[in-house]
Amino acid sequence: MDHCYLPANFQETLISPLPASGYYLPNFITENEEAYLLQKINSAPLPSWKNLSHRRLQAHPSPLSPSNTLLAAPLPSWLSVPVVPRLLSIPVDSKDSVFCTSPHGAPNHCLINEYLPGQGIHAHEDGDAYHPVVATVSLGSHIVLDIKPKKIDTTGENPGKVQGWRVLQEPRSLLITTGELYTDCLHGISEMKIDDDLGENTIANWNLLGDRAPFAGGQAAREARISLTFRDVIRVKKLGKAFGGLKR
Ligand SMILES: O=C(O)CCC(=O)C(=O)O
Ligand SMILES: [Fe+2]
Repeated sequence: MDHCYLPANFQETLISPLPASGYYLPNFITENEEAYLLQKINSAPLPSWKNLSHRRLQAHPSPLSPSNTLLAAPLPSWLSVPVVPRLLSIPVDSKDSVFCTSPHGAPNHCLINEYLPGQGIHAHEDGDAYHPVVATVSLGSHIVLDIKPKKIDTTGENPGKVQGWRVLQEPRSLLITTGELYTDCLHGISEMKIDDDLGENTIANWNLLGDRAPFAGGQAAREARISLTFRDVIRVKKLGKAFGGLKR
């Protein structure tokens, strides 16, 4: 079976335990599309990858400049065609799409991260270079994203205790983080080879998973996982302008 599932309204995919504005959609791309994307990514020449200590990444169409500016260029079509039109076709509340209020109305940038089992990314926020929406498509393996608020709550029943959430991302799923989840929370991936303590009470999107069976025993060994993180970079410069204009 090779099909993708699109909801009539994104509200159906809201991860309700999160502090608003996290959406999870399993089977967003098909197995054929996943295989095609993995083949394209894995056959990229080695210099396309930037090696970091605990993962490696590709930036498309190019890395941002030190002033967080993107040189205007389209996303490569092998990357945008299976994802972007579908992403923009899902209505969110009464709006057309989750990118409809972003400066360019669509993602113009994609960071591709690769994590081998045992690799992860420290807790961080994505910052103000981007409009506050990230659309992440997972390929190859599940992973657990850890989310926690930036500010520690000093009131309530357990003052000082940080309440966090775990989001299980299945291969071929889509995760959207926006709103408070983007602006007020940190996200990271722990450096584990096996995710454990998986279940209804510990995974915020448990009820939205496409197939709980692989995780029903509470544990799942990670394999190589690739994430496609689509965003709208706010500052874009045309090449002509960057070089003071090329017209004579
Ligand atoms: O791989 C992921 O799902 C998260 C990546 C991430 O947080 C980032 O690229 O900023
Ligand atoms: Fe991030």
